[in-house]
Amino acid sequence: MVSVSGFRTHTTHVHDNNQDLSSVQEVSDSFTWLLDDLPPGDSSSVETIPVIDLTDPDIVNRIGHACQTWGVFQITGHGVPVGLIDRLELQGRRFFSLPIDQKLKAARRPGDLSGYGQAPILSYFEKVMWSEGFTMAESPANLACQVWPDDYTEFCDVMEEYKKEMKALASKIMWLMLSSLVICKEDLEWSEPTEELDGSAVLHLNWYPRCPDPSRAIGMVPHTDSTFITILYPSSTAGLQVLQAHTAQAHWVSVDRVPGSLIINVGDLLHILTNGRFRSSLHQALVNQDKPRFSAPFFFGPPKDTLIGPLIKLTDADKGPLYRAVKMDEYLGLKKKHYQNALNLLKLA
Ligand SMILES: O=C(O)CCC(=O)C(=O)O
Ligand SMILES: [Fe+2]
Repeated sequence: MVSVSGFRTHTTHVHDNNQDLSSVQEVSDSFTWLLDDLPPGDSSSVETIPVIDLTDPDIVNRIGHACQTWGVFQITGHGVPVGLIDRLELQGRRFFSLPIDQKLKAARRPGDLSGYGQAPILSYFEKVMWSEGFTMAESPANLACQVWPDDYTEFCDVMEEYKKEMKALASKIMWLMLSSLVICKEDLEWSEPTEELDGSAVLHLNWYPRCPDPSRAIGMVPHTDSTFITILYPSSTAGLQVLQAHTAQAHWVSVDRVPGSLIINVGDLLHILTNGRFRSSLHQALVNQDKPRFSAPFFFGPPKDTLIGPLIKLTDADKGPLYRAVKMDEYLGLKKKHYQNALNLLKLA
């Protein structure tokens, strides 16, 4: 397993970092990460993650192959209106460009998933990432009306519309992924055998302010996403890197986004559901010296109270299930406490 060294600790850190990063001139110690045992970055690599058109006649095989190798791929032909994506980015930028005191009116409260602040995974580390985020597990109206008492409906309307679009797309992609393993609707006991898969949906916005010294800071530490799949809108600014881990020499590959595409990541719960056939992908976000970066991941997972374990059809007679079943909330708790070791902790002997 790849780890971020020097900061491994079992204490949960409460960060009170309410600094306005856009005005910071120097990367202080609390932002300086030593990523010394990570595989080397590979900016000269000509490799790219798979690009798959959703209208490709061979879509099921192509998606299945991408999930079993990279665990991440770009999709084109997804049908999400460009205008909606533009409005999402516009509203996201509108939010993050507010003064810090105004954003803090929507601050994430202890124990909540929704709200403004640093990514929850950060509690594992002593250091702070060069980013801020806004998580929306349910309707953002309650939070947004604190920020813009007279003018929050436009923000909320766009977020709701985008989320609805993402949920339908996530369901479609999940079925394509599962079809490649000959899993059908009847095999998922927790979802109605309808077109739209039952599940939980969380929209998150990331903002990476310009950084005076990108070599010392990191926007988002290497991590795998926790739910079934993530649909990421990475915006046009570079920064996302994924670990190519399916060949002997693991290395980071910068994602060169095909205009208009969205990025799909396999998350840990899908890794468990497929008994390790699909691999959750390790990725990180770098920061830029000359411009800020926006990104918007949509996390799609199982219904809250559903136990997710390896599908019986995917457990081999000799090996059986590789992981014990877990509910999403329990898994998110494990991830917060054990970071990238969470998946290992569920491994059956
Ligand atoms: O900003 C990015 O490109 C990646 C963000 C990410 O991985 C996340 O929010 O989980
Ligand atoms: Fe992620």
